[in-house]
Amino acid sequence: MAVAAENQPQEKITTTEASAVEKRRWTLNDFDIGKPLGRGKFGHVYLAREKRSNQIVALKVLFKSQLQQSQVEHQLRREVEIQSHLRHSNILRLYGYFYDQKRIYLVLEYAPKGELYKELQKCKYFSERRAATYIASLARALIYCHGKHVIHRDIKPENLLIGAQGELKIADFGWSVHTFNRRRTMCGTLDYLSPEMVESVEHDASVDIWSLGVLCYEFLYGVPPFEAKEHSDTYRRIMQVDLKFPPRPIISSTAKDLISQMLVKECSQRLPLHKVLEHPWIVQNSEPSGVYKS
Ligand SMILES: Nc1ncnc2c1ncn2[C@@H]1O[C@H](COP(=O)(O)OP(=O)(O)OP(=O)(O)O)[C@@H](O)[C@H]1O
Repeated sequence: MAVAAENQPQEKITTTEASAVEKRRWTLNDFDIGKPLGRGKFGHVYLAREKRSNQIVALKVLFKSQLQQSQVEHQLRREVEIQSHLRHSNILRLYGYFYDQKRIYLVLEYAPKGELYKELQKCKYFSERRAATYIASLARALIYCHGKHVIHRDIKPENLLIGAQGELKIADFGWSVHTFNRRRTMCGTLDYLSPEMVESVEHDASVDIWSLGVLCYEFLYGVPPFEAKEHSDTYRRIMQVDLKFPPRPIISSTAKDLISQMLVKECSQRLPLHKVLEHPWIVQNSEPSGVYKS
């Protein structure tokens, strides 16, 4: 796709599914544009309807000039390639993309219930039932990703949307990688970085287990576990795995046990995701339907 300039070579997407998406060759005329859903760093997101199918989608409009300025064309290309190949009920679908001279348009699944972090802000923290349901859904989605050699690397509340039934959707694959190798890059947001990513040493899919542990803590306590005023303190707390459980809200010891088993410095010792699903806290608290209904 021509993310940078029109004359740049196009990267080939190889699978049959992707070529089916490409064959559609949408243009803006194929969509009725509705209300704005929000804005991000590089553009706006609108509710839209694909005219032929009548399907409601979210259309993300990105300005090439801004992407170029911030040198994130590569990141976007990777995000599009990875996300368009994933099919899981807890992963936001990317149906395809098109572009004109100035903009790139991403055709995304619409998540009617909006952003998870807003829900978390509203509630301050989630009940154990709600948190366990979300963590189980995310564990399943990550097992699926890892099975396809995709590491997300940036799991956090801001990257999660809520679907029509209340199901979680991983929405942002900007930092994800498709890999058979261990990686060395520094990426992700500070609070959710694992010790090996803070140190920029090699890392693998178990970075997502660490982030799931951070997320579980934040769902239950309303703040991430290694939060500090200064970045340097957050780094230090991550490196030391300085994990403390405040007395309030009162959280079950099984929940704390699961968090402690995910937030382990040695990445090979973190609880594997299929074991997360078998953990007593998940088994006892998560909704079997995988959907939390308030
Ligand atoms: N598929 C979607 N369904 C419903 N709302 C969406 C969807 N995608 C984005 N939004 C809304 O639009 C807002 C902007 O989304 P966008 O992905 O551009 O930016 P962001 O991820 O919030 O920020 P950044 O640009 O830093 O990545 C989101 O915060 C969300 O409220």
